[in-house]
Amino acid sequence: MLAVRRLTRYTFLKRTHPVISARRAYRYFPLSFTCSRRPPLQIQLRSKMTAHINHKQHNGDQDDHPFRRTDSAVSIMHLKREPFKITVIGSGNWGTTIAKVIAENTALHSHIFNPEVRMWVFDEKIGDENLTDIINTRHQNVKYLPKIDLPHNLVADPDLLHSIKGADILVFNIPHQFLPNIVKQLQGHVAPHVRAISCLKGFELGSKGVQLLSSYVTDELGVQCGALSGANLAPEVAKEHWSETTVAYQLPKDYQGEGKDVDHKILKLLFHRPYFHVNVIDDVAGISIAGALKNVVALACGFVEGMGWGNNASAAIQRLGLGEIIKFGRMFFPESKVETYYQESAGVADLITTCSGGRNVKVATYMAKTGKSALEAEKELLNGQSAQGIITCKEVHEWLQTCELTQEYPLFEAVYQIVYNNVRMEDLPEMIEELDIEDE
Ligand SMILES: NC(=O)c1ccc[n+]([C@@H]2O[C@H](COP(=O)([O-])OP(=O)(O)OC[C@H]3O[C@@H](n4cnc5c(N)ncnc54)[C@H](O)[C@@H]3O)[C@@H](O)[C@H]2O)c1
Ligand SMILES: O=P(O)(O)OC[C@H](O)CO
Repeated sequence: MLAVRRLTRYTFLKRTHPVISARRAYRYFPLSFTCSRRPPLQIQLRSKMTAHINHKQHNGDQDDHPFRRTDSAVSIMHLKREPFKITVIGSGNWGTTIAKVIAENTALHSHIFNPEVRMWVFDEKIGDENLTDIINTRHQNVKYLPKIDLPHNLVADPDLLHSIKGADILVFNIPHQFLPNIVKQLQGHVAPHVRAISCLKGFELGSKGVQLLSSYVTDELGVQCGALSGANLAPEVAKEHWSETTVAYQLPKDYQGEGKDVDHKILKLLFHRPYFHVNVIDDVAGISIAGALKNVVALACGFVEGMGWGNNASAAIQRLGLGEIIKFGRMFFPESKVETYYQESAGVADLITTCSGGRNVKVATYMAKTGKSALEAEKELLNGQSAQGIITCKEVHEWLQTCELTQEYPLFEAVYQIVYNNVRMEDLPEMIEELDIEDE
């Protein structure tokens, strides 16, 4: 039955979008859109399109996206509780961008979400003004996301505990080295019904070994935590250039039911925008591992770029890197799914975008060109932002060393040795060479 419905949707969309694939046709509409008690799908779609065109003509709307998945989903969503209140913890380059995305959606879906979104700011002075005050009066984060207008329903708050008061969904979005300190301050202040999403990329290495950041949040705060990760360079998303992302979330044991609790539909409504297409899946481990480790691969691509070795060499690094990412996932997080790495935005697409234009690649290129250390390069280039690969390659090395497995991951190990032990970048090809010859 399901297959028939999908086919119908596909057939219809084929007429309006001749080049659409079956998978994309299915993803254009949430499954719940095709309830059997509703009018036939084609009539629903036609009337929706007519309404949309009328709305555009009436409002002079410049936006020319004919299909809005979130609008379709929201029209059938009845909440059986108070609207969800959201707090974003973090206000850096990605933190502010995601807060903007969320605030746009909470304003649009005010029967599902409380329109006001709080954004915790690690406050600092910009001249003689507080960054928080600048965000709340000029509605721009002039330091971490300059020249981007922020919605007025996004409220910056320098007080961490005040910012989370009454929140139902916490969206963590800070450089991951700061997470333990934040979580420590939150302990005892987060109710068990609260749900969380981690947008961080990295691992936590502690007494439990290598841990996903979502699992760390769950363990330390006692709340269910999913993840958001994808091919998402923040400046492009902030300018509303089209991209995709992946959200992963598993329903907790105390899930309260549809319309009462956070689930895939709610998360889609929260994050999906016409310029930011969201696919929601279960594989939290897969998207988190891919997101963390691609930053290490990006450093290697930066070395290649800085050394002037060209695109072939960069592609070789990405090929090897993808292999090590998948191997790491299968070895230490067997619950992760291999297909996530190549089917989801959080997988190979994020690897490609980060290795093309991310901050990690910029820092490593600068290291190669100037001979400066990773931390010097980060400080000089990023104006307070973080290249997460620098810390992640150390976490990965320490974990692999504990497991006596460093030789199984030659690329990750080479990056660590170059960044922390002054090993020459020129030696990279030799360090990652796959030798088939056995010694006599
Ligand atoms: N920027 C991107 O394009 C992007 C895209 C996807 C994912 N991510 C991931 O999102 C996470 C957050 O990245 P970002 O770009 O928002 O951060 P960022 O690199 O812009 O870091 C700056 C932020 O860190 C804060 N900060 C500095 N010192 C702090 C401290 N001691 N405690 C708490 N906060 C402190 C600053 O106030 C600022 O808000 C990272 O894990 C990153 O990998 C980033
Ligand atoms: O700029 P980077 O290297 O931190 O990468 C940013 C994002 O993770 C890309 O999805």
